[in-house]
Amino acid sequence: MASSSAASQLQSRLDFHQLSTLGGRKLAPANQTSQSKAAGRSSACGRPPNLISSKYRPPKATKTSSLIASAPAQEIPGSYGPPLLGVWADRLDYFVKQGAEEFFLSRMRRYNSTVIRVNMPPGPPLFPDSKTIMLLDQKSIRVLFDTSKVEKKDVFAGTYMPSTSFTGGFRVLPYVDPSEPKHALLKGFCFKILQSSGRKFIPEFHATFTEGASEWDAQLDATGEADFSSVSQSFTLRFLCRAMLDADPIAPGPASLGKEGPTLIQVWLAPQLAPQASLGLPKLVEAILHTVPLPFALVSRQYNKLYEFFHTNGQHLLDIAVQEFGLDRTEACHNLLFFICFNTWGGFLILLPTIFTAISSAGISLQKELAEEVRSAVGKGGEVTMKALQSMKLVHSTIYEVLRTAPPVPFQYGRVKEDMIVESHDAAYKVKKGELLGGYQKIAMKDPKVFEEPETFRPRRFMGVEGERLLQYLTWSNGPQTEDPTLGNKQCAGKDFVILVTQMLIAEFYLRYDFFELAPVEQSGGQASVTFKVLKKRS
Ligand code: HEM
Repeated sequence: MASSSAASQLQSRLDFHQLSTLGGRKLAPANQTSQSKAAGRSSACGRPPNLISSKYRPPKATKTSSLIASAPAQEIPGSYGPPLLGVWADRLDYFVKQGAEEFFLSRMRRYNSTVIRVNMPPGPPLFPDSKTIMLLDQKSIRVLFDTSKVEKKDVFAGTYMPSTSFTGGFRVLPYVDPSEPKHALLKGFCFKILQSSGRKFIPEFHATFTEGASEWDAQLDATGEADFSSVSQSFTLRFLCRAMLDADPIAPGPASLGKEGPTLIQVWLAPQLAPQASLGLPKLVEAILHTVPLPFALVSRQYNKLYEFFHTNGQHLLDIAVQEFGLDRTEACHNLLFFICFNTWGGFLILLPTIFTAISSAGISLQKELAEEVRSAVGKGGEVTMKALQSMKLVHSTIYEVLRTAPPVPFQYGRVKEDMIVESHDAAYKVKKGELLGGYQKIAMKDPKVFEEPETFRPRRFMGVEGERLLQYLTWSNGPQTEDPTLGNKQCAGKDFVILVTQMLIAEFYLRYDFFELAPVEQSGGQASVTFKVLKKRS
């Protein structure tokens, strides 16, 4: 059992901050906290925010923090409704009648508040917890990042926790609260995996991307279309395994996954996420499906195959887990699999098509500018280097804007540790020990009191001094972009790695191609399937 001082020793031994050279930018700490800054002014630029573009119009006058603090704390508006019926009505609205975004926006308008009570899916009868206080602005959502105020135990997937049979009988890191000694050990192990494979990221990404791009070219020659999604899913997995495990999942050999890897992972992910995520099924089926936990037995073959691959090829990392972190070897292997397959590959499964869709929708001029920036950054050498990546300001800003407008993991949850007050921009609310708080990043990161024209995709939003200042409100990683994941918080361990990989993808892409056009997006299983209609090789 590690003490908190052991945890801080671990932190300094790991020197995770070396990883900040991977692509994250450090900013000087702000004099004020981000909360008080957001509260004390009317917009990001000191001008009244442009509310016309916002789907939610906040109350006209924004109170200052001191006014909010001196006013009596209010009850939170909204209702859970009568037992079972209230849950069912909210579930119908969420999955069938309104969809997630309008579900929240309509209630924000009805109650004139960005903090509201709702039933979140899945809910009873088989999932006991549905009562949630949703935080839908940039000020209130920040309480979720403060682990002195909220407990993050077993809330990674949502208001429910999937059976531990999906993870070998262990509660893997994302379900563990920092107050549990295991958290620092497992997160330290995760940091170590990233750190020890850091030098392989650029060359392995180049190699696997190049193989994937050759496949796009061949598909385009043969059929006139190229499948972005399945090719990128395959080269992302190969990149991760080659960089972190020194093993190619498709190479023949013991425990090889062949070409099945992406399918095995998706089949294993689906029942864990099904209770809360839309699966792209007929809407009424969806509303009913989200009442029943799906058993691990449905996907045990797929998981066992993945486990065999990680167990066979991850021995050098498992040695580190045992020797440096005192972890149980089997538990470490289930965590290793989870980091690479769920956290990383699963995150990119959503993020990479979203980036290409956003760039394509922004028009050809953005593509030209990105290509110019990439090519001038790599210079005559023509190779992607860390230095070149760091100088690509428009690439950075475009990625940040995608993460703001379409965060791949839109929900975060936490349970209130002690009775306290949660402040929005306009009011203070009482919350009680044990209540469940939820954040919906898709709305909180479009807060019109922080972001101008919040609904508009502006690739240059995060450039320049003002853009850098806004990074404190970019919270897709369960924390501000200006802060770092640590052994003591619950911020995404791969925050900087995510930015690095997406930068490498855009850079490699525009070194090989001039521009692309996408075919109309198809939804499959709730997941966008993206296809290139045009892929113009670099002239
Ligand atoms: C697009 C990619 C990714 C997205 C959108 C993403 C997002 C997130 C978010 C929102 C959380 C917090 C969840 C919560 O506590 O409610 C989280 C946690 C976590 N992420 Fe990521 N992540 C991504 C990639 C990665 C990568 C590359 C790794 C590296 C191994 C990683 C490892 C983790 C871990 C270990 C946690 C739990 C942290 C802790 O328990 O302290 N993630 N991620």
